[in-house]
Amino acid sequence: MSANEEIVRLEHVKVVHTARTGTLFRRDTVTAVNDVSLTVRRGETIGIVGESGCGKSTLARVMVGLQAPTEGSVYFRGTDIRRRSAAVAKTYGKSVSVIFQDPATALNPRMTVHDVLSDPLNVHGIGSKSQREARVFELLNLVGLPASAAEVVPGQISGGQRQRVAIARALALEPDIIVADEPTSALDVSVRAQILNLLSDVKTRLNLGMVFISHDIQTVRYVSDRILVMYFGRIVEEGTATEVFDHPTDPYTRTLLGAAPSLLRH
Ligand SMILES: Nc1ncnc2c1ncn2[C@@H]1O[C@H](COP(=O)(O)OP(=O)(O)OP(=O)(O)O)[C@@H](O)[C@H]1O
Repeated sequence: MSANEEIVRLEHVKVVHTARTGTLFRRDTVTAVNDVSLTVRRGETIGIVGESGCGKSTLARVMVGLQAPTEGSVYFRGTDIRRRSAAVAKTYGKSVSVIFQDPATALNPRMTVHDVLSDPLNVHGIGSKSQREARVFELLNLVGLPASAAEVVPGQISGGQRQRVAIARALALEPDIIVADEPTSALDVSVRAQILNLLSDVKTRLNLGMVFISHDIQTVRYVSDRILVMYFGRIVEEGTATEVFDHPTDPYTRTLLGAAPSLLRH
């Protein structure tokens, strides 16, 4: 499997939502994503940055197959996912994993960490029972949690530890890429850098592709090889961290840079 193998490609994706403010009689629409094209490859971290409401989460949902585009196409390993077979759909689900902002709501509060991690293995029928057991502890080790963490429920551990569990779950099926939507925003300032370092570390060790989404351009710079700046649903700037930071071409990028909060601030 080559380092820069294409996993997911979006071409001219547009997503129009029916606005939450609309009534039965007035159906307002919001264009959350507008003509976005991008390619996610193994071994590369793409950072997507933009202010709240610019369409980042909608774009993330398209990439992981939770949201169908209104227009445009999504390709998984070169196959248009609208034409995928059941087998391709299953592989897509395994290959593209997601981490959400708030581990408190992303994890079932009644399941032990052990069950959270073994659930995807059971659902996908991976390995024998003893292999699945071993995999649970391998995953805990991968994200820096002790084996004893398997016995607790999410409410018994800290926010940072819960996000480690969410990362372990995202890694359970050996994905090719991880889409991380604001993975540090709900965490205490003191643990944000640890979680960023963990994500960078697993990405390098496992040669994953990563899509890192944040409203904080400094956080995005910290982890990304390539940065895409999103504004009102469109990608207005794209380049390496150096290009975007040293030679921003779009006025909005300059505004973001001017207002850039630090990594460790709210
Ligand atoms: N399911 C939905 N129904 C209606 N409108 C939606 C829906 N999801 C998102 N929107 C709207 O689409 C726009 C983009 O939202 P989205 O959540 O994708 O942006 P975002 O950049 O991730 O913002 P945030 O960080 O606040 O979640 C917003 O105007 C939002 O209100």
